[in-house]
Formats: sequence, C-alpha cells, structure tokens
Amino acid sequence: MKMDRRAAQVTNAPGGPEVSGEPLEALSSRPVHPSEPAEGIEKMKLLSAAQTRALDQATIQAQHITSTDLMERAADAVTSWLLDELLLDYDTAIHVCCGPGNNGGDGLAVARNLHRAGYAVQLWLLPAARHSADFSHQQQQLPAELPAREIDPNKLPALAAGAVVVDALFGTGLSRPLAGVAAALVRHINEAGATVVAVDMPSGLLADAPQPADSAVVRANYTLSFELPKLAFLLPQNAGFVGDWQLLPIGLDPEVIRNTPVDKHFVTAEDLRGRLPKRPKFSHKGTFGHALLLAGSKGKMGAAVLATQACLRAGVGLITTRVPAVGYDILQISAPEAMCLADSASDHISELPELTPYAAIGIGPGLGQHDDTREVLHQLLTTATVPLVIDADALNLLGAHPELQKLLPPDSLLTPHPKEFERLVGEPARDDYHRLEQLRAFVGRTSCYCIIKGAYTVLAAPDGTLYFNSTGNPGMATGGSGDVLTGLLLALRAHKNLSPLDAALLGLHAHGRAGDLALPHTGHTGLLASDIVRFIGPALEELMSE
Ligand SMILES: NC(=O)C1=CN([C@@H]2O[C@H](COP(=O)(O)OP(=O)(O)OC[C@H]3O[C@@H](n4cnc5c(N)ncnc54)[C@H](O)[C@@H]3O)[C@@H](O)[C@H]2O)[C@@H](O)CC1
Ligand SMILES: [K+]
Repeated sequence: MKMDRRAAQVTNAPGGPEVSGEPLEALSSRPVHPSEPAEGIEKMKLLSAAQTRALDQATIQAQHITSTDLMERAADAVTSWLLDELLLDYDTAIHVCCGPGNNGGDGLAVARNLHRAGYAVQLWLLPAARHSADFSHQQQQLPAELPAREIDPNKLPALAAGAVVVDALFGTGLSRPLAGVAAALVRHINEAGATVVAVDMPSGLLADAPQPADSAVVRANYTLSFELPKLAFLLPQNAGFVGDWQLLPIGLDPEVIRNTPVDKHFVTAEDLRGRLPKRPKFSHKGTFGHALLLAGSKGKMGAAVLATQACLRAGVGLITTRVPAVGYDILQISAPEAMCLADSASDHISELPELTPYAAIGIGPGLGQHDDTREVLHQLLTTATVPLVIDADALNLLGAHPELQKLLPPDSLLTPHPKEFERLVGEPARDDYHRLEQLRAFVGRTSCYCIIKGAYTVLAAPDGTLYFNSTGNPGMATGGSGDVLTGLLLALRAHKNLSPLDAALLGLHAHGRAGDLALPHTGHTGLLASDIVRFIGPALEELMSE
C-alpha cells in the first residue's frame, strides 16, 4: 500500500474591536469589558457535542435535505480522503467497523462507496439492541456482495498490520466510556498495528469531556472530522488518540454556525489577516510605542536578549531593557538596537526604573526570584498604568506570593506554561479539561488575559472566552521559545492601535507561524529560539492590513 502522509484539507490547522486613537492610559486603566465581542473570530468555532447535533439538524432544515443526504456528503468526503490522501491500493485489506448510531451509518456508506469503487472491503457491525434510523437506512442500501458481519466477541476480526481500519464505531453520540464488546474491539484495533482512520472522532473519546484514564479509546493515525474541529482534538491528553486530524467540509450551514453562541474558538490565519495595522508612510518610532522589559539575572541573560530581540523584530518603536549590572555588556552587544538600563545590583534586578516613558511593560524572562526582585514586581503591580506582560519567574513569584495576584492590573497578559500555571493557581490540574476550568476561574478572578503554552496554546480573555492558537510545531518546544513570545507580545501591547485581545491573538499566531517559517531552514531538531526571532517579521506581515 502506498502511503502519503501529506497534510490534507485543513490540517491540524488553526480580535476584538479596535481602539484606534485611544490614549494608552485609557487602554490600561479602563475597566475590563467582560463582554468584549470576539468580532470576526468565528471561522472555527468549537461546538459542544449537543451544538454539533443541533447544527446538523439546522443544516438539514435550512437546506431542505434529509439526514441521509448529509450522511452521504460525510461518507463521500471520507471516501475521497481515503482515496486521494491515503492512496489506497486495490489489494489493501480495508476493515470498516460500524457502531449502532449515525457514526456507524457513515461507516456503512463509506464501505458501500469503497466496495463500488472496487476496493477490498470487509464490513463489521457491533452487536447492538437498537440502531439509529439512518444506520438502518444505510444497511438496506448495502449491495448483496458486501456482507455485513456482526462481531463475535469470542472471535474478533483478524486485522493484519498492513490493513486499513476505518473506525466508525462511535462519534459525537458517545455518552459514556466504552465497555463489553465495544471496548474489546477497540483494544483489539489498537493492538493490530493497522493504519487506523477514525470517522469524526476516535471511538471511545468524548467530544468535550474527559473519560476515565483506563477507558478504551481508539488510537487513530488519522481522524477525519466534519467542518469544525472538536475541543478534544486540541488537548495534549488526547494527542495519542486523535493522531493527525483533518477537517472535511460537508456544507454545514454557515449562517447557523455564525449564529451559534460559543465560548471557545480555534483561531486561524483567516480570522487574523488584516488585523495588524499597516505601518503608515509617515510613521515614526513613537507610533509603535516604547516598551520597557525587565529581564535577566546572572546566568540567564539569554532570556533577556531573546525577548528584547523578539520585541524589536515585532516592530516596537523603542525598547529599553532593564537588566542587572552583569548583563549590561551582553545586552548592548547582542541587541544594539535596544537601550539598556543597568540595575545597581550585579546579579539580579533590585530597582524599578521610572515608568513614565513607556507604553507597555514586560517582566519575567530570566528574572530569577530574588527577594529584591519580588519587591520590584510588587512596586510594578501597584504603580504601572500601562499594559503589562508577565512571564516566567515573574509568574513564579506570583505563585509563591499569591497576595501579589490581587494587585494585578486588569487586562494584564500572563504567559505561563502548564507548570508555571500550576504554581500560579497553587493546585495541579486533574486533566486538561480541569486546567481550562482553572484558567477561566483565574481570568475571572483577576480580570486579566492569560495563556497556557502548548501545542495549541490557549488564551483566555477576562470574560472566560477561550481562543486556541493554530500555528507552531514541536521544534518550538525548546529553551528560549517562551522568552521570544514575551518580547513579541510586549511589542504588540505597546502598539497604539491594538486592543488587548487582538495584540494577544496576533502575537500567539505570529509566534507559531514564525516557528513554522523557520522549519524548512532548521528542521524540528535544529530549531532554536533565535530562529523564531528571525521570522517574526514575515509572520506578522502576513497579518497586516492592505
Ligand atoms: N445527520 C447527522 O446528524 C450527521 C451525523 N453524522 C455522524 O453521526 C455521528 C453522531 O451520530 P449519533 O448521534 O447517532 O451518535 P454515535 O453514532 O456516535 O453513537 C450513538 C449510539 O451509540 C450508543 N452509545 C452511546 N454511548 C455508548 C457506549 N458507551 N456504549 C455503547 N453504546 C453507546 C447510543 O445509544 C447510540 O445508539 C457523528 O459523529 C457523525 O459521524 C455525520 O453523518 C454527519 C451528519
Ligand atoms: K469513530
């Protein structure tokens, strides 16, 4: 069998109102707007299982079609993908395993399509007391030469390693963990070493809730989902089940999607393109703000350098970086475009500089957690009147001294990775879903923006809306990558004409995209944080208005 692991269609792919002309002071001190609409961030809404069902029904009504018609579209899309992307051979053994509901109905229609096209299909049905109407309809459409065999729990189908298994056991209708024959079959599929293609969802995975750790869940190589991604695909704990996920369009009604209220979005380039104001011809360095960065300690000056360079590459007007005395030469040499303010202490930052000139302030990269530095953070939180970007050791200090969290100015942007987030909230998350609940509670409590870094970095706005980033690659899981993000976000928060939400979304997207642009030059293995810096400019230009 020929295998083509190219990305297909939308491949694992991935706002707010502008405050043009508003003085920065007003931006930072105005009350948080809990209902700030995510204007335009609507291309990829993350719907719950119930909303997905409602969308299917609404599409059927709006387009005057039957549910069978919609199922045929889904099955045609899956069949085309198998033929065009997986490049099936006629002699490849294809096992289509169907459950009792509409996911199984999809499987029956795919099996019929493949059989008609001349492929070697074997069709297996899970024993069940009841079947959905569309399943039964599809079963009646099967040609006589394509027998549907009920799975015998005592003799599960032989699945050769070179075979393709189409998993159409359960989709969004799964309401509880799998048990009995279904669980046994799923474990059998997982052990077979076959190429597993899940229809809509890997069977056993719940669409928007965790399942017990020991549940049987299909470990798919590919998951072919319809139109919109599912929250479950974006969470690290499910990566081993979902595999490479693809979205297949089936004509779900765009108007209904637009009108479906959601609190979670998957943010794509399409959502963000044009949101970064083009640099006007007569712009000067004041237009793009003067940023202050407090970063570095002895042995961690690289973090300060990378964040400074990233801030510059993200188009900040000016940057002043406050470093301990030991870092003065290092910073001046490695970032000559930046101004450098050396602290009187040699190895750590011990004094807060005068804040008046600055449009935004970043703190954290390589900072260390000296008591003096904690005091600097304390003073910053109580005196700053401009947007703050808070990262790394500044987050650890906030975790170690929770009383400081009460001082966080509204609309500050915090950028923890999962471990820093755990320290910040003082409690490990039970699972990825619980972490999202913790994140929402945190932004609700503090009226801040907070991200959690990862494969699909998630941003929570103060109103609890979640935005999953769609760019980036595993090569970026390397030292200094987070420092680069801080610098980039700092530049965008210093930008006069960007709302806090737009600045954060643009920054997250551009960071991942810069990593993706660097990849052909470095490979995953050789990707360094400084390579990300190099491509920030091109990544941001892609999002610039005409
Ligand atoms: N017309 C539509 O609504 C469309 C639906 N589509 C497909 O339909 C799927 C959803 O179909 P359904 O809502 O019928 O749901 P599923 O086919 O995912 O499963 C529902 C069936 O499984 C049973 N069930 C649930 N949890 C179980 C468990 N733990 N153990 C054993 N049985 C269990 C239910 O009682 C029901 O019979 C989607 O994932 C998608 O694949 C697509 O065909 C697109 C169009
Ligand atoms: K499935």
